[in-house]
Amino acid sequence: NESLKYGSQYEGKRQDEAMQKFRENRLGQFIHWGLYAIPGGKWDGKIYPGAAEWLQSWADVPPEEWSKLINQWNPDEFDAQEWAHMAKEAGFKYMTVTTKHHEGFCLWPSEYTDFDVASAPNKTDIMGELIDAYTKVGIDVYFYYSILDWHHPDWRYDIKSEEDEQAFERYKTYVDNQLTELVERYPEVKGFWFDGTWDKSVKKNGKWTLEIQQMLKSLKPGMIVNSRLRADDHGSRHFDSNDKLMGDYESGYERRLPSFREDTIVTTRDWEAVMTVPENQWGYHQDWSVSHVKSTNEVLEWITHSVAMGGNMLVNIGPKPDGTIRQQEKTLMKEIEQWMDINGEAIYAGDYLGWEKQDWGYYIADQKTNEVYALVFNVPVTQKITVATPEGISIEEAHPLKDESESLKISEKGPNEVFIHLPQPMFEAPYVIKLKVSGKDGSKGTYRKAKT
Ligand SMILES: COc1ccc([C@@H]2N[C@@H](C)[C@@H](O)[C@H]2O)cc1
Repeated sequence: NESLKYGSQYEGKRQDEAMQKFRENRLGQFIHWGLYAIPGGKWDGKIYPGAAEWLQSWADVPPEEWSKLINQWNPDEFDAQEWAHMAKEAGFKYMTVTTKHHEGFCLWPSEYTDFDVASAPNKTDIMGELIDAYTKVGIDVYFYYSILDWHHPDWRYDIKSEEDEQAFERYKTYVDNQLTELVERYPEVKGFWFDGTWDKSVKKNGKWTLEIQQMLKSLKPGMIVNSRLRADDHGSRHFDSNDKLMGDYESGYERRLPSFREDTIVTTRDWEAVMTVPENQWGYHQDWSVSHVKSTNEVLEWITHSVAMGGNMLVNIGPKPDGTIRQQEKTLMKEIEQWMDINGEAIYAGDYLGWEKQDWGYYIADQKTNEVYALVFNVPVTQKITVATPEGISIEEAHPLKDESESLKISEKGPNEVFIHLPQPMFEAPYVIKLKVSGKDGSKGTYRKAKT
């Protein structure tokens, strides 16, 4: 281990109350909102299938042209209480919202720029309305903030000249000022979700990323900061050059999940996955037919998988430019609510159990009560799930959460193995599907992976 000045600040999981609350929340709502919602993935009459909040990049729109969208920012249907109520009913315990995405538009009246809501036709302080409404219903609020900024003249992708150096110094001051402003204006904020930190300019400023972390914690003790903010002395990100996690939790799982086979290391630290409902749309896109849209059961499996590996999950919505939520997202939140009303006790404060992973689904252990839950997603044709317990541990009873007065039959399978019999037949026999495979190795190529 080499000694680092700007590397990891501590090892293991933070045990203070604020972090314990983050860990118990488990299920959160991600909100991506900004000027990009106005074009909604369409520019000059052309639909771009890529992520809608990146349209400025896909359609190669010059910043000064993109900035004119500010004149159309008029979310006159926006109702923070309605959003907060829907989120509360759905069972989200925390919420993370974009204060400023890569486009640079600020959803609060900032003293440090006029590229903000204060300079738009509708001057509503979106951050203020949201943090008040969500805090009032007991949902913790976190702020997403993009360090990368396509609008600000002093942003640099790399530092290659004295001019770059001076510009980036100004940019660092701009960011420090805005972050201070956000905490001072909205003191209930619980933490920051930084994005847009993969470029060389940030990697060469590991010291600054540590200073941001320290500044936020001095402004508000207990503040929580994600690993994606951080670069160390040598530009190593998320994990320092000694492979130690930086920040308070790992935030590398964007539209992907750790594997139970290869990645159980994640169970030794705090981490959070973030997920889109379409394959890759964070901001509002007017045409969701451009990709697969996850069903509610797929979203519930993402949530379960994350908690079963000791992590949190943020499920994203991309509100419309008028401030309303699209029907598919309202339906999804309603269906999550219906499932969480019955099964939320298995998710909240849930954690990794460590028993042998079974194909039928996931185990979750409650961090506080030590109750054990089996969450079945893949019903075996045998109609029985196998539970293999560690030496000396046996299963006494099995009660479905949707009716705990019911007892499921348990039968011996072998040493430290039982069958739990499932109530209704799903498949009577193995269900065989014939596949026709194309391409040299049969792969169709993968969607862009996110830079994290
Ligand atoms: C291609 O690499 C990226 C990098 C960042 C993103 C942003 N991170 C997500 C949380 C969204 O904000 C997305 O725009 C997406 C793709």
